[in-house]
Amino acid sequence: MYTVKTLNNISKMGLDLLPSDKYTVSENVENPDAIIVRSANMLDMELPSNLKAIARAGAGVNNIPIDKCSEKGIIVFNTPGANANAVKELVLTALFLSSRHIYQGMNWAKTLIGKGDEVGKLVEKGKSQFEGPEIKGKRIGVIGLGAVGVMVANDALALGMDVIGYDPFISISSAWGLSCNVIRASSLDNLIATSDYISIHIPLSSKTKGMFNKDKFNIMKKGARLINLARGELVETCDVLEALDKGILSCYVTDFPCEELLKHEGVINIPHLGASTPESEENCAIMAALQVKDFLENGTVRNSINFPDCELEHSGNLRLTTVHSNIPNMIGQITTILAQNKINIANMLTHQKEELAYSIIDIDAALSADVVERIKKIEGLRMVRVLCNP
Ligand SMILES: NC(=O)c1ccc[n+]([C@@H]2O[C@H](COP(=O)([O-])OP(=O)(O)OC[C@H]3O[C@@H](n4cnc5c(N)ncnc54)[C@H](O)[C@@H]3O)[C@@H](O)[C@H]2O)c1
Ligand SMILES: O=C(O)[C@H](O)COP(=O)(O)O
Repeated sequence: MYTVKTLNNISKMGLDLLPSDKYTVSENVENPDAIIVRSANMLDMELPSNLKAIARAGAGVNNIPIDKCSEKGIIVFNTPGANANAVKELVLTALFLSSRHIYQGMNWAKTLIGKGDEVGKLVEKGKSQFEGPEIKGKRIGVIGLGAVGVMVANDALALGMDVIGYDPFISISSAWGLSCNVIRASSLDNLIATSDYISIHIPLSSKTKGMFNKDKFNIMKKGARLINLARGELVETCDVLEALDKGILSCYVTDFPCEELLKHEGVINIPHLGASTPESEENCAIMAALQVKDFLENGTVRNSINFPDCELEHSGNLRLTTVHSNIPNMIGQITTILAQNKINIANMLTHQKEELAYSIIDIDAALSADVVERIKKIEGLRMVRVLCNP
């Protein structure tokens, strides 16, 4: 029996994929084998002693202590692309909101309640204050061309915009999906200096925190509009407010409000709704649950942040999975212990990612607790599991 703790509301469509004869799934599980989480902050959480896997039902993993997990041999998954369409649709909404003063105009229209027959006349008289430009023919700079950025760039082209993109780490699959009409920015500053609209789609990390600061605002086109549905901390709050006050920026749309941003007229604050559609909540939960299930039951790794992808067809009757430091002689020591105990290896696979390696070893014999204990004691070994092959 496996236990899975949920730290946020996770769509039932996903959790139902963990059958009740094999899984206890609840927000109240004490020492779970796995955690499924959305945006709950786990950074200061004490990691349960039984924990083997954390699945982020979503994209951003800045709420998860990745390094601490890697040290303990705990896998961290996310669900790449599962909520990208929802975010893209909100970015397109943000583009129009930032341009056409729709939301300010709607608020103003409400002030006409009580004016009776005069409303129509007052609307025609007052509407000119909410005039705003069309996006067609304007340039949008898309920073980060991953699952969301590629969709935003392609759809902005379809809306008649001139699109420039920046992503020094673009993946092959994103490059395949990106329209060849997207201009490749020679640098981030070149994108920022030439765009009328800028949309940010990069992860928050120690390298990207505060990336949008005074220096960047100072090179922007006067009156540019900035859309940030990625993470609040990518943009320095005091600098964005100053850029709005100086008229460098004419609008800032964010999915991550804070007290200071809420008070400023030039900011459109959305309450973190990027992924809040039934479709993406289901997609993310399904992907997270299936990844956790396949890892707990078969040792398969797909879409992990800290582990290498690893998948092996079953052979033999038992499966040993090991997480260990990516240093010489780890596999040698493990297989030596197996050989000393006359255990034959039916098949095996080992893959590495940065400082960590993961191995799946299928064996033909029984494994005594003593052998497992000896393997666990190898220096650099972070996690050992024994699974029954189907
Ligand atoms: N508001 C929401 O509800 C919501 C929903 C989904 C994602 N997000 C945020 O958006 C981010 C992007 O989501 P995604 O699904 O497209 O992720 P992704 O991993 O598919 O894409 C991220 C892209 O950013 C690029 N990148 C990384 N560092 C960069 C840098 N310094 N400069 C330029 N490009 C850089 C990567 O190469 C990658 O292509 C997530 O990390 C998350 O923080 C927010
Ligand atoms: O990174 C993400 O996937 C988004 O920020 C969505 O967060 P949520 O799952 O809490 O809505």
